[in-house]
Amino acid sequence: MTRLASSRAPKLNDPSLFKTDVCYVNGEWVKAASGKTFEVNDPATGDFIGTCPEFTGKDTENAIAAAAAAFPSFRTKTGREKARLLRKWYDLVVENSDDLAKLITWENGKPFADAKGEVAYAASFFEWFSEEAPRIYGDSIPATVPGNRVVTIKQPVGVCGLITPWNFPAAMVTRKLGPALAAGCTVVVKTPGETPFTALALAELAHRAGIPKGVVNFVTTLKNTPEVGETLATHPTVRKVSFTGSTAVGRLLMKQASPTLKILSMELGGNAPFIVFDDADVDAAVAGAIASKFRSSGQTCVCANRIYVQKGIYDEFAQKFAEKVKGFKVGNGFDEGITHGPLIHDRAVSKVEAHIKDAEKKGGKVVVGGQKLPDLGANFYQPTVITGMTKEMAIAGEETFGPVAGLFPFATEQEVVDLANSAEVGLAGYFFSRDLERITRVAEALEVGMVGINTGLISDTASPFGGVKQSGFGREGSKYGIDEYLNIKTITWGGMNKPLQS
Ligand SMILES: NC(=O)c1ccc[n+]([C@@H]2O[C@H](COP(=O)([O-])OP(=O)(O)OC[C@H]3O[C@@H](n4cnc5c(N)ncnc54)[C@H](O)[C@@H]3O)[C@@H](O)[C@H]2O)c1
Ligand SMILES: O=CCCC(=O)O
Repeated sequence: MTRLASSRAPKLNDPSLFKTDVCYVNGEWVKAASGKTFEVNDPATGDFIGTCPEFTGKDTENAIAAAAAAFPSFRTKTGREKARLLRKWYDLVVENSDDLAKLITWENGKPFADAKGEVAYAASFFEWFSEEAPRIYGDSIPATVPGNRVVTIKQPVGVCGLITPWNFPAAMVTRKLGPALAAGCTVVVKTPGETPFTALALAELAHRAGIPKGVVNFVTTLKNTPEVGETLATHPTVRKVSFTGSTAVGRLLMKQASPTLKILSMELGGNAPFIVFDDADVDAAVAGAIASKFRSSGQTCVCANRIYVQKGIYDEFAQKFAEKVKGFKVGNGFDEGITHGPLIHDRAVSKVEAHIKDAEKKGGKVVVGGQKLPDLGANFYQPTVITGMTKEMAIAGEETFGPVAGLFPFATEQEVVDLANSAEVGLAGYFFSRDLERITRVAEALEVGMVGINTGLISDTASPFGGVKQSGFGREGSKYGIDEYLNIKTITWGGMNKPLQS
């Protein structure tokens, strides 16, 4: 039976960007060999959006074969040629930004203005790496062996498997695709089952941009996710896997990839400390904490998860922070004035509830929120503020990935740095202070890949993005991002010390 999308389905300026029942392999729109599909639903309403092919490992092997067949030719493209292709793709993403943002809000739930922001962010990775593509330089190295001459060149690693999460349906894909293509790699992208349609629209734009067939392939799956993931992580043709998602899945992929010794990039979970010292500008710290904690309803890997406030300003900060949260407008991301949308699914809501219950049981006080919003829909939850947090509570040790702000009091710099560093993960960390010496000490002491000082927003195409500890390894964006897709080859010439011929 054909199911129709709900009456709240957004009207696209270009409806052909909405691809249902098909994936993009070898330059063509194809179905799963089995003909099976899975349903995607709007997290705000629960309404049906559309269906996507339920790819298997075997279907994925076809995509890998297409990428492998395209590689010998694509790797020989000049930097300038690859730059033009990425630039064209960038232009098309910008031209179609309204439609892409509608797809993001529809399948992810974030407010339309945030979705527009995500599209601009996503496009910027194509622009940035179109500029990096012609600038892949090697070195000329003074050899220690007499008569030898040594140079290095950088070459694309080969076929890459790219696995991305639902929280940024466009930007997490382009942050990998931009550098991969700039380097000359060919790819198979496995999009998340929750948000495949934005990525498929990007595939359509790749086609229109003239990206050669087989260079980018997009596969979708929900039920077969472990099988498709394993195929990408174990297939001998795939030379690299770049993964963004949870630490648990990152660990599994790493294990699966070890027999074939694949190159890996792992952008994994966070549990960001956000520290406000007594000497901070409290209003600025409140604004920074709001921006960091509640971006995408708390569903970003760099969201503040543990907000540590020094005792001298704790009450003032808590009161001002709570006031701001009370001003949020939660609702359907397509509605006017909405500041925060739904969570992605019921499992996310359950985790939020469990973290709040745990904090309350251990003495925390919910001062704002703390309830589901069933009138809005099953996945809506009130933005929540809890005071009196302690290190025994679940939020201290695990990212909530939802709109819950726990405020932990602390006394000293040493104490808070120890608390911040007690996490197994280390992606982002933030602090607010006006003491220059403290700023240097604390920035250097935090065990994270990214530090925000007097700001709650650190994401920027130009800045290296990535973590340490169990937040993974590798850097995306920036001048370093392309290195993840390049091998250095050393070329040594011998016998170059003969005298000039007379
Ligand atoms: N460090 C970063 O840059 C970054 C960015 C966004 C999200 N994240 C992290 O991602 C997590 C939230 O995203 P999520 O819930 O989608 O994570 P997830 O690990 O469940 O899913 C991420 C991707 O992996 C796929 N996947 C799931 N199980 C798999 C398996 N067995 N084999 C192969 N692939 C599999 C999913 O379909 C999705 O495409 C959070 O921990 C968040 O911090 C990290
Ligand atoms: O969720 C993680 C990525 C978001 C970002 O790039 O800021």
